[in-house]
Amino acid sequence: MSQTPQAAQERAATLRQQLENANYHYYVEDEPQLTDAEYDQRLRELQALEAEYPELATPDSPTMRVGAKPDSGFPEIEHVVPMLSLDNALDEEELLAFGKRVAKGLERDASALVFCCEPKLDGLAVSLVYENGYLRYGATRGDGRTGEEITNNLRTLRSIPLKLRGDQWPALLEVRGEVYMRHSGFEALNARALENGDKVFANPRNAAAGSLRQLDPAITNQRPLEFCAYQVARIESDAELAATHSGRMALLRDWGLPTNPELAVVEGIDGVVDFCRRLGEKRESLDYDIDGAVIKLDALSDHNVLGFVSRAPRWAIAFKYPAQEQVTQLLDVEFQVGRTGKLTPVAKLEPVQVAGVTVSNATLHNMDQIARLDLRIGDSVRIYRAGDVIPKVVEVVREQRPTDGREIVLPESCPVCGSRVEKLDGEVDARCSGGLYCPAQRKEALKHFASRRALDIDGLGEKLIDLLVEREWVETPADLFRLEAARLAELPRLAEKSANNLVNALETAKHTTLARFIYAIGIREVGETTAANLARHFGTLEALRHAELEALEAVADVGPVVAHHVHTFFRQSHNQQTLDDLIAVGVTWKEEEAGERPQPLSGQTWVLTGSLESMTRDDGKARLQALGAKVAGSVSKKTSAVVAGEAAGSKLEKAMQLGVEVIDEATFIQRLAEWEG
Ligand SMILES: NC(=O)c1ccc[n+]([C@@H]2O[C@H](COP(=O)([O-])OP(=O)(O)OC[C@H]3O[C@@H](n4cnc5c(N)ncnc54)[C@H](O)[C@@H]3O)[C@@H](O)[C@H]2O)c1
Ligand SMILES: [Zn+2]
Repeated sequence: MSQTPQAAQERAATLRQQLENANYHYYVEDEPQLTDAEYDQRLRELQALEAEYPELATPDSPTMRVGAKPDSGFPEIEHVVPMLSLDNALDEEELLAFGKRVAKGLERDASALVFCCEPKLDGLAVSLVYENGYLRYGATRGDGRTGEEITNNLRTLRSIPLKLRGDQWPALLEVRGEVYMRHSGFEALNARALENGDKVFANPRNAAAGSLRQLDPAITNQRPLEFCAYQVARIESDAELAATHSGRMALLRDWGLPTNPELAVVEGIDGVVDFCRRLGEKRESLDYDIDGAVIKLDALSDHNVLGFVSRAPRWAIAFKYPAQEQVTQLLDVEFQVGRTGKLTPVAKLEPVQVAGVTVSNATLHNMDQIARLDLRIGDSVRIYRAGDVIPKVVEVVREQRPTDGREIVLPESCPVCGSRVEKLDGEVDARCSGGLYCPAQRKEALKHFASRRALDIDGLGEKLIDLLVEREWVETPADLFRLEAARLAELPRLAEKSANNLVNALETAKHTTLARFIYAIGIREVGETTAANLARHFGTLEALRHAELEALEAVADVGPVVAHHVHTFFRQSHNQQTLDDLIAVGVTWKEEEAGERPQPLSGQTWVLTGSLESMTRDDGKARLQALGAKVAGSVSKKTSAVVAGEAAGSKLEKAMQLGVEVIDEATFIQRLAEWEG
């Protein structure tokens, strides 16, 4: 180092201030402002400066301390044994240096040392204290000496036993471990947040930290948090206890405290290097984030010999893997149109390596998320990518904002079909209004068109529709009626007989009712009931096609939103064209509607939550509406029943709290079948 003491002093002061700041945002706000790599680099630079100029080292330097003093509204608690950090090794060379260091300290041969290796979970550290087998309290690390007492929140984690298993407990046990969130839980939590128009979490660590440090334990209870033990900090027992770290981990497991299944005991530093390589290869396939491997000398007697430096033990080290967050530039935003017409903004990025994979796209979820991030094209953005998680834009690096950043605007027309894009107030998603006309929505639209409650085309299943669209034999629903049996018979798995049957079924389906036809053309939010009401009200398609907004709003059950959707649909010339084509190929109906169907659910309000396997949520909604039920978006005391699909979240909990009837998908299907006759 060639700096003068003066320059070194100034640099050290700058680094300290940056690190203090970063600590505050990372530990207190759960909103990091630097990447971990940037943070680590600054910390190392400061360490190097302080090593070169020892007079610069101050007792309050970030190199001497861990974390940040909490300021969160939780009671403070002093740690009897401080919760330290870990030194880290950024490559194999540094691992070997660690091996040499401990061998020297212990005056032993490096190849004879035994190490216990485990993944370094990327969550947040907590300490649990058990007295006579019962959980007495739990706390965060805080600044290592003082943490936050968060016992009530920790009690909500199913993986933390409130009472230890068995009966051979120690009189006192203090165990350290990591609270973390699995990728699956993280994605489900974000999906729920998106559905409710809430903030999405940047990465599982932030989600875990933000969830655990909630002042209301009821919120923590709804978050998919898990605990994994990694260290015994204090133990008092009459029984003979294991003399190795791995032995103590086994004891913890016996007492019902989860430890990591990847934990392994290896011999020599070569064994360590091997473990780190293998775990690194496995990292992508794990369902949780790890930022490294933690290597500890296995014999506890060695820990006592080596002891601690100011902020970390000498008998352990963290081997770091490539960061899962990187900064890159946002080149553009494109909008993808999903099968249901939903527009999803996708960030086009300057390609960047993130944890071993090149990333050039990341999801931005929706326009609200773009607004929350305050994102502009040209910005430097921090992105997160891990295993099976879709890469995400975490935040904008404000200091690097260019002066000519471009605003991101929702396109007015669908990038696929050119139809108008609609985003209604209060809705999070923007959608293409093209429906039947939009190629992105073609398959779904055709499936809906052919479905039992629409034109009921017998023998035209989902697979066949996929095939017809992929071969470009069918673009619009009118094309269906132009299919010839001879040509259909060319399709794999479609025998001549079935081809003939399908053509006959299409012929039969041409004769329908106006209500079915209106339902079939797939106007947004026009379910069976609304379609039937529209048909009854207007009597003819001509009248409906030209109806003004006020006239539409006069129809039973049609509010301003649905009226708007119907109006928009019929104002687009390509939709008019589709209707004309259908009529031209011979689709007809009796103008006079037959009597009403029975409506066993009239007066009831239902809520659908979670995802259904056998139908889309819209279908479920349409079928309920056809039976006379109202379908609401949120649960209240007035709710008659809630259908809970896979990964149902807050609505399900609300229903249970209010004592509203909850049925699963199987029961739902069974009841629908009964009611529909
Ligand atoms: N981005 C930022 O602004 C910012 C700010 C502060 C800290 N950080 C990050 O945090 C790190 C420093 O934080 P730190 O002091 O918590 O150190 P650390 O995260 O490098 O190591 C200590 C922590 O490792 C965890 N851990 C996971 N598995 C473990 C195991 N098997 N055994 C022991 N510990 C295990 C514990 O939570 C423990 O507190 C930095 O490397 C940096 O990446 C980032
Ligand atoms: Zn479209």
